[in-house]
Amino acid sequence: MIRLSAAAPASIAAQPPYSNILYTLLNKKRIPIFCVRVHTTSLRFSYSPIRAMAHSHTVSVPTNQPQSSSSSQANKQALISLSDKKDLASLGIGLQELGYTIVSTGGTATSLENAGVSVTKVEQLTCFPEMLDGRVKTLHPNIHGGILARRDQKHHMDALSEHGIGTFDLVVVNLYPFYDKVTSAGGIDFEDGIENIDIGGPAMIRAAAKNHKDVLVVVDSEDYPALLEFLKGNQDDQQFRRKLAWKAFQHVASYDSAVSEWLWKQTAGEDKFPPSFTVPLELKSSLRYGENPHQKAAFYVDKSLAEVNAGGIATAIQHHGKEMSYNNYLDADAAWNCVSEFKNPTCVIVKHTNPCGVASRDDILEAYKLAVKADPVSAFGGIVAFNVEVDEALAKELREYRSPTDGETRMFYEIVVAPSYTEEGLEILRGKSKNLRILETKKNEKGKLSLRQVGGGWLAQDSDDLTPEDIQFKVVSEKKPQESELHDAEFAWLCVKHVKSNAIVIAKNNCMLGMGSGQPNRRESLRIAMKKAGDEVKGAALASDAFFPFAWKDAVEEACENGIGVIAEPGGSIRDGDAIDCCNKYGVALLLTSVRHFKH
Ligand SMILES: NC(=O)c1ncn([C@@H]2O[C@H](COP(=O)(O)O)[C@@H](O)[C@H]2O)c1NC=O
Repeated sequence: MIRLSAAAPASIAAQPPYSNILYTLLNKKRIPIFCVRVHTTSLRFSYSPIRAMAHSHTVSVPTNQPQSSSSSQANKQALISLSDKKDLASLGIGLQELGYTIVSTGGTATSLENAGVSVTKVEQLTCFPEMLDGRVKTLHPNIHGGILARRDQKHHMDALSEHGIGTFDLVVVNLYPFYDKVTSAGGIDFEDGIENIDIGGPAMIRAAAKNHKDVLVVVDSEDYPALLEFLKGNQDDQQFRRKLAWKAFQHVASYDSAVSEWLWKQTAGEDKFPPSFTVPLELKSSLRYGENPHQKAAFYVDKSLAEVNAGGIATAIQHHGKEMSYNNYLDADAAWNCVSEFKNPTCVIVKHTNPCGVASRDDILEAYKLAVKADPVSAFGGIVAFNVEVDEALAKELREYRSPTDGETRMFYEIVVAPSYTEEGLEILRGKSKNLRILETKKNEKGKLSLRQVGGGWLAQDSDDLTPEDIQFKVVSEKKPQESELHDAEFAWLCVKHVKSNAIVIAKNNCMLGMGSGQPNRRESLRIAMKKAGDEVKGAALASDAFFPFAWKDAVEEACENGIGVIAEPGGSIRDGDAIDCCNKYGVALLLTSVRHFKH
């Protein structure tokens, strides 16, 4: 037995310098001491890591030990275990200056020591080495008792004293980088994925968050400065503690949702619809308001594994302009979704989520002008999307182009979105208006799950990824379409997919001439589309997102009478025969796609 002195409070004796002195002292004597523990008024140490308790010895320690700091934080104990060691040194130094004793796991302890911070290793408290390749490090009553004990419950504190367990006042943990590992380029094999699931970390975070009244919990290095400020102050603030606890539980919930999403993919193959799942969302920005000024709003980015590198508006870079609004996000999303589907250089102009102008040309300047021309009134104040880089010439056109309606007014847009910009192009657009939002983003990935909210639930479906290349345009009329007519029908088909139902698009020569959207009957949509197309309807292609329930004296006959050249529709109506007969009567080609593109 090594006699040090009389009794000391357990919480002090467990901490450096005593635990460290013993640890070093005994190791220097080459005694295979593994653990030093406090037992009420004494220190215990043991020979064997496996049967630590069975071989423990008792050492008394002095009563009148010097306090580790004159500050108000003296005798406070922090537990730090971090995979991401960002800003660890400054945190450790800050806590040490405040008089905190720091207890740490292997790698974290080494980093702290390298930064000149003295550390008690977790093994010194648990009497066990980190084991099972790190699967068990902190999962021990000496750690969790110290986190979970209620300071206001005498029997809790007595239990700690009884078992020589010191309390923790602060727990700082971040988790194994599971998310980064499983989404890393080249992926990760199943075994590695499993090993990257953190167990001890979430246990400590949850324990500290539960006991946040007495234990501060920090999971984000961004919070270190606020934490140190809080600790320097003399006032306790339960709100601060609760906020950290909320963040901690949210952190663990997001982490677990990634693990669960990954595991589902490993086990369920192509089945996209698990019996239950959690979508982790991260606040991207608070919005000034929602759809209307009286509605508060915010925008969240989907942090699901499936969304990593999946492109889209949520991850767009905003180079310039006023902050995005709720409606801006919806419109930009619609424009980007539409333009991304075209293979040739294309411009899409969207208003209130519907494309009002679409044109494809080898020369993107020409495509842009044609897209405006399709409906200049609607295009004004719209969202312009390109599927090619915006260079100087295109930017100048966007800046200067005057509305075809009066030839004078310069076109005004809310947003330009494109996959890239040249430096010159960006500069010119920045000069167009301080408000113009300039977005850059990546093409949407196909095969994603689409989620949509209804009262009390969410609808989930595959995204509508079918394009004309995936579809057979079956000729059912006597008139066979010419190649150009077939091409026009395919172009109209791709446009109509992005128009709200009931949707009709009239197009020719890679240009949308008119569209009717969102009408409760197809005939009304047809009339609106034909009115916009004007005389150009003659010989053009018409696409309908769903079948025509009636043909005679209805939409099909009206289109034929107005000189449409070819009609593409899904078919499937009990009156398909009427549509065929009607087209035959007027000498119009009718193509059935067997695919519907409702968009509600
Ligand atoms: N198993 C355990 O008892 C355990 N305790 C803490 N960890 C994790 O170990 C990491 C830190 O390890 P190190 O300090 O050795 O670099 C932290 O991300 C922490 O969440 C653990 N590891 C995994 O579960």
